[in-house]
Amino acid sequence: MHKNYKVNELFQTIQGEGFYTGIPAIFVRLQGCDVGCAWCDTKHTWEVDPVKQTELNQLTDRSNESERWSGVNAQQIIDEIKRLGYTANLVVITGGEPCMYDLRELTHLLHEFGFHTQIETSGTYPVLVDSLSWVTVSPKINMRAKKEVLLTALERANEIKHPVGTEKDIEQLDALLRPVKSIKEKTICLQPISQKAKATTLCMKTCIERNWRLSVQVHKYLDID
Ligand SMILES: C[S@@+](CC[C@H](N)C(=O)[O-])C[C@H]1O[C@@H](n2cnc3c(N)ncnc32)[C@H](O)[C@@H]1O
Ligand SMILES: Nc1nc2[nH]cc(C(=O)O)c2c(=O)[nH]1
Ligand code: SF4
Ligand SMILES: [Mg+2]
Repeated sequence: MHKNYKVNELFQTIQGEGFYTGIPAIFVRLQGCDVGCAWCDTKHTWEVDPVKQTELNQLTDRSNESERWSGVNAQQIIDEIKRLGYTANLVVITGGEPCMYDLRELTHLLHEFGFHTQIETSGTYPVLVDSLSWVTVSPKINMRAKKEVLLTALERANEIKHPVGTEKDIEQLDALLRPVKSIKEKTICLQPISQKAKATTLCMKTCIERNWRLSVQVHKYLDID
């Protein structure tokens, strides 16, 4: 198998966001993102610096965020999960932007080993995943993203989780959702950008009006990974 995935970190925690909030989860964070959200909370994953390459077993010490990454294949990720003795049933593949990678091999293998998988993606790249994966699209309106790519990702999404700072973000979401045919089948979450009271109040108010779901990044309140 090719060493086709660049892993930034591998850790076990509680899913703090969206539909699976509260569920034990193993996080596979992949290195690389060129979307450039100003408020991104994982900026250390943006660059793939060849000098920062390391071994996979060096990435599980989470004392501080780092730009280090390890090039591995799907089987090596499973082997490392087993070596670490992780017990969670859900594997969340995030980043960086995980859909810069073809995730079919990794998600397929994880399913063969009995895991459930969730992908956290911006919708900026084609979503190449196993049909059983739960796909969470957190849409980013970006010059680089082709409209059809984002629309296809939104149709595939099981969940749409929108980061919200101001009213404008809600208006932008409404415009994005308008052409999505399968919208009634999806969970829609509003996620305040950080823990600012203003953003959280706006999200709560809009969720109540629309019967959407609030996602407050529980791990940040608990100060856990
Ligand atoms: C770090 S991103 C990685 C996955 C992918 N690049 C994406 O944007 O969906 C994971 C999730 O965190 C959200 N996020 C990033 N920074 C945030 C912040 N400061 N406040 C709230 N949500 C944030 C993103 O919108 C996304 O839903
Ligand atoms: N606990 C926890 N839950 C999360 N849900 C999505 C995360 C992410 O960074 O993609 C994340 C994360 O970094 N930690
Ligand atoms: S797409 Fe995701 S990882 Fe990339 S900058 Fe935006 S929030 Fe951060
Ligand atoms: Mg995070």
